[in-house]
Amino acid sequence: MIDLAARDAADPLAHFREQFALPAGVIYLDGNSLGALPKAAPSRIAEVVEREWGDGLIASWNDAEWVTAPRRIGDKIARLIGARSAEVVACDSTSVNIFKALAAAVSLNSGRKTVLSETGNFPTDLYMMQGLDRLSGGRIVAKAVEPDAVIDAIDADTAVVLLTHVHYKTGAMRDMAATTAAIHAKGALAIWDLSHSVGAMPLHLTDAEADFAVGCGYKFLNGGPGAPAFLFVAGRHQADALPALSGWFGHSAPFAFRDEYEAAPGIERFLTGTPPIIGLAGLEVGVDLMEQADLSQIRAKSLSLAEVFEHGMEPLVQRFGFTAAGPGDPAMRGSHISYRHEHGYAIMQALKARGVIGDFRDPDVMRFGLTPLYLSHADIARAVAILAEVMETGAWDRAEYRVRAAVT
Ligand SMILES: Cc1ncc(COP(=O)(O)O)c(C=O)c1O
Ligand SMILES: Nc1c(O)cccc1C(=O)C[C@H](N)C(=O)O
Repeated sequence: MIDLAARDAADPLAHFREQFALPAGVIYLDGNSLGALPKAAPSRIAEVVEREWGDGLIASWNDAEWVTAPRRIGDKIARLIGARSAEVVACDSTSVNIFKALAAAVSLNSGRKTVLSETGNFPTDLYMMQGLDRLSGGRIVAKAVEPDAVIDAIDADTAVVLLTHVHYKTGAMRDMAATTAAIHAKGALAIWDLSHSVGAMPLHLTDAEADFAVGCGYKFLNGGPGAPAFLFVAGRHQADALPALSGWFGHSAPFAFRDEYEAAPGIERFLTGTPPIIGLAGLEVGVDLMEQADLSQIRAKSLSLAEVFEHGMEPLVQRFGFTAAGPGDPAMRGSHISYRHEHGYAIMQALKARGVIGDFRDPDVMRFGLTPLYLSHADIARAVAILAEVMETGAWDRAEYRVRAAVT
């Protein structure tokens, strides 16, 4: 028996729960898709809108330090991912940043033409590779192989390998340092998609000698729906990596308004257009909150929550036909836990109707995000108890729970 009360009483992160506005009666297990609302966000966003925009008008680009926000927030994110100052900017979407990183990496490794990833990666990663392939008229070739075959598939033509650190469906986590070393040993560069890792565990990009990385602002960073993403470019590459999306905010002197593009000297060259200030304000609240937490404690609690979840699932797995979708060893997973079930979609709708919010990924994966800042061990045990009840009563088996929503 796991002593839930003892674990919650000893939880050094328990006080963070108070910093989030979560609806009563909800157990929110989808923070790996859209993080919860920090209580400080509405007033900060209102301040940006009413005072900085309303009163300050255009002067706020200087006076309220809007113009430096991508770099300022980037530096804070750098501390969360084990990178250095001036290696990260908060900007654009993860999808756009993937494109920027791919194009820059290929230009750095220009004797080679393949961009390689794994089948089943998050679709936007693969789609961005395919778009670059089309745009280049085949000069750059997008290729995806089975996850276990990636390293073997790197050959003398492979310019860059794009991998997701924690898999969005299964939660499977790659060894960043060992994988980067293997990629480098074969002469390719490594881009890491940290969307499901940042804010969920300590990360060490510098130590791992990663070349590029991207990640979402709206998942474990709690930056709000559509929050700007981030882009990491290792300092050693910045001078030689020319941005393909050479927008004016990445110019060395944007307000000189010259006809000719000249890239800014550092990480700022990876900015494109005008920063979305309201979105960045929400992101900064989430990042500031995350900076107050110890990432080792976050990881330890995530593993502890996963243990409670798996322990609760043990009697349900065989009886109701669930199978674990991710690695059996929790150390090899990120901060969500997934199970396959042929009626997974309907079961998830039944859970949502009872206040347990997870999500579903085709064809049969039920995902449960374990966010250490606002979940307790008791929450997890309660969620599994509700799942048990839904299965025992057959309450999931209703026509309305089979109707697919636009966003699952
Ligand atoms: C691994 C991964 N990469 C990228 C994205 C997408 O990024 P965006 O839609 O913000 O561009 C997501 C989630 O949507 C994701 O899970
Ligand atoms: N970005 C999302 C959205 O706009 C709507 C719904 C979900 C998302 C997601 O982030 C999905 C997420 N990346 C996933 O892992 O499935």
